[in-house]
Amino acid sequence: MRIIIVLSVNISYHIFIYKNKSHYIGSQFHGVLIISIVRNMFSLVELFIIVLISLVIATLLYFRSAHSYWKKRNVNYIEPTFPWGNLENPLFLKRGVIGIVQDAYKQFKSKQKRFGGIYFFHKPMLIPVDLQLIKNILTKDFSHFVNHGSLSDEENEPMTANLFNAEDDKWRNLRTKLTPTFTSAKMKLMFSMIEKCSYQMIDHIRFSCLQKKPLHVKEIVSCYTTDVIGSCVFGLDCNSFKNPDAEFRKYGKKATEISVIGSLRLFILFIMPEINRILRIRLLDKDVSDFFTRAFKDVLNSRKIEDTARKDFVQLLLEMSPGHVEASKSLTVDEMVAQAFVFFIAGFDTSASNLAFCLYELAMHQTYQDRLRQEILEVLGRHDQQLTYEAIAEMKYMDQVIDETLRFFPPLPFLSRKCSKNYPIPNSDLIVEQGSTVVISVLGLHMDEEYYPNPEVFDPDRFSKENKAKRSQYVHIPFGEGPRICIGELFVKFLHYKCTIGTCLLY
Ligand code: HEM
Repeated sequence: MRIIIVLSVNISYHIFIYKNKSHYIGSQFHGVLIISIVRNMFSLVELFIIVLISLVIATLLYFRSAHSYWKKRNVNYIEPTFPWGNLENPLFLKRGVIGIVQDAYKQFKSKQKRFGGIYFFHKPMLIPVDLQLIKNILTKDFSHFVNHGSLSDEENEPMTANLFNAEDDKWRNLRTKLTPTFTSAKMKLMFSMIEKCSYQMIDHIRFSCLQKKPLHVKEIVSCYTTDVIGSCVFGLDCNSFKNPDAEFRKYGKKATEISVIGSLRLFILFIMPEINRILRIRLLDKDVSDFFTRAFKDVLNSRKIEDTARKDFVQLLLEMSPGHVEASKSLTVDEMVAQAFVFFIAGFDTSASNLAFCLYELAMHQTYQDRLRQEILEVLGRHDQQLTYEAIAEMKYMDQVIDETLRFFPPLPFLSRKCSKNYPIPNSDLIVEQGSTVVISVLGLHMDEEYYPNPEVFDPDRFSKENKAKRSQYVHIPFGEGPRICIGELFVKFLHYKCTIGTCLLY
């Protein structure tokens, strides 16, 4: 941005010089510029046109230079256009960012490149294709790629000071503090809460069936997921089926919907992150962050007064408040609210849409559905017909169905990493520069014929023990990989999904 302004002022300066037929030297520039304006008595319209033309020329020159980044470094790239780069004009959008990143992955792979370059507007993005390189970025050389490259401003919006956005040491500290919250022992304690939500869902499905009402599966699993996360994270009994207009459901929807204004905010932040210091653009609507802050603080306060047997995330976070644990391991109330909010946001839409896809695929493939039901019945036969934590642990085919759904419909179809210190790519001349962004196409890997023959076919057998052993774990990364892997993976995959699919198929 600074360059654009300087360039446009410079161009204006040269236009003035040209009009005056004068020759001024740089040190006199500002004074001369003002004197020239006054002397020549430009009309405001003339001045406006000059500045506008200068700005357009400066912007064009800037983009031209920015769009030569990959060419200069001799990296294979996809030809960008002004001003979108390799994105598409949002008015005629045919493919979203996800498709663009996946197509780039495919294109570089078909040319047998280890990596390639694209542009989001003026910003260069590196797309790694080579599996070893992807592994290095996510795990081995993680110290170069610790951060997601957040657009948030914590001072302006404390709610965004969460684990996903946190960077460097702040992230390390937070991750160390929060990891014990997601152990299998802690997950086991949440089982009954999820089970209760799933029975509420079944009651709703039964009731609708009796009334011969059509069922909107996505809406049902969204209500159910709101209840699960509301219960496990915020300690609330939402029952969105009985109260579809409840505030929690309303604000949950609002927080995950991308409005036109929201897209515009993201666009401005992405193009000019520096501008946020002046404009203080919010990532979240104020009413949404106010609601979640109030909801969490209310529960926190009531928990401080009455003892509870619930071992939900609120309770686990509360046990990390100053006084309960040593200072280095404790969280402030604002930090707790921010984490609870990210658990909600990260878990809500991702799992709701993915669960809906899973049920859809089971409905479309009767044989897989029958096989899964058979497994559930056999396992329950060994567990007194009870869908217990231990019972779901034995459901291996269920794992295969879930893994294939996550391959087919990864809720986060690409991962991004911001390079925090120069990284020379082994066996190449390219140095990934500090501050630049790497985008890993999860969908590209999941749909890569080399790893998954006939990738467009839904087939849980790809995840049988034998088939899994033939592939690298880095070709199935719906939850990311390495130290920054999704902290909620166990919660979602083991508890939430298995419980839901189990109940849906049983009753
Ligand atoms: C199907 C459901 C979910 C999927 C597919 C998913 C996927 C992901 C992915 C791909 C990442 C980024 C990983 C990376 O950069 O390498 C991530 C991060 C994260 N996820 Fe999930 N997630 C899901 C559900 C959840 C749930 C239920 C929670 C919380 C209870 C959660 C909490 C987080 C957090 C806090 C992060 C940031 C971790 C960090 O930066 O250290 N996610 N998730």
